[in-house]
Amino acid sequence: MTFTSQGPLLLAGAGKMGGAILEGLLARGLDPRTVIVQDPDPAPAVGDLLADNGIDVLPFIDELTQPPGVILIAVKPQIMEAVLPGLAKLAGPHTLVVSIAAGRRLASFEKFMPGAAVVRAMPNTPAAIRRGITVAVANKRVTPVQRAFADDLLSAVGEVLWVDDEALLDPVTAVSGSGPAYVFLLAECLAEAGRAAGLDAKLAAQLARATVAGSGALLEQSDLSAEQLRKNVTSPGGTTAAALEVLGGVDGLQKLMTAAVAAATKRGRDLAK
Ligand SMILES: NC(=O)C1=CN([C@@H]2O[C@H](COP(=O)(O)OP(=O)(O)OC[C@H]3O[C@@H](n4cnc5c(N)ncnc54)[C@H](O)[C@@H]3O)[C@@H](O)[C@H]2O)C=CC1
Ligand SMILES: O=C(O)[C@@H]1CCC=N1
Repeated sequence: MTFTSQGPLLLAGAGKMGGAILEGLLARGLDPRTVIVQDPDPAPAVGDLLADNGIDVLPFIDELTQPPGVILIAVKPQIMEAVLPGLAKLAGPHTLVVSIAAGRRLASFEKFMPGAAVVRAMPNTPAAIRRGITVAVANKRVTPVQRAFADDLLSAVGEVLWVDDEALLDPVTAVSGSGPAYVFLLAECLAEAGRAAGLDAKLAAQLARATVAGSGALLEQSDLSAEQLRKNVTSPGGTTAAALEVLGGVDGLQKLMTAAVAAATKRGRDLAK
């Protein structure tokens, strides 16, 4: 990937996600001299990454000698209106805008940057170990070359899928964007349940962590469906069946998860307003 030939990469928002993507890009060989970062208060871990790579961070950038090849927008959706006018001034006619903000529509970027090529993407936090999954959608201004470029950029932190219908990004956000939190909550609850059942807290946490991680790895590496893997654990009349009955089986957890994903989808739609 050669950001230099198209102008530098301007990262707006060096927090958890912006930092993870930048780290993935640097690990893949991006020249740090082609990176510019705007953030008034970068996450401490990202600050270290930037310092180690000699990348300056500015709280606000009002001028650049060369328009960025890409502006990667990784600020919270709630402050987007405050940030976009400044970024719009820095963009050139060939600048590609890539936003990872939840709920922020392509149209809201087009409003501040009329005529700009914009990609809206939804990654997730396993990006921090380059095991994320991102779903992206492009506006009509994005050329095939720019789309391939965005794909290359986002794939620095994991798999990238593209959709044509932007409306899908809200349920995508609810499933894979927010999804790691549901899995971590499961690990937390499992650990606490183990403690309540008599294990010491450290052992319970270790067992829950290894079980969630090992099950995830098995799910990834196996050819079997999640349903079949679940059935393989569940001996008729055994311990797992007793637990699943309390969870309400597929019906109980399914109802709860469907409601949770619907709430996250709705929140994504509300953030667009
Ligand atoms: N955390 C997650 O799981 C995911 C987050 N996202 C999206 O990524 C975006 C960033 O989220 P996080 O990294 O979690 O948040 P974060 O709070 O870790 O990072 C946001 C960063 O923006 C910086 N910032 C504030 N004002 C700024 C300004 N005027 N100019 C430049 N930077 C500014 C903050 O100092 C902070 O470092 C959000 O839009 C979120 O919807 C997308 C997928 C997953
Ligand atoms: O909770 C949020 O709004 C962000 C978007 C997806 C994950 N975190």
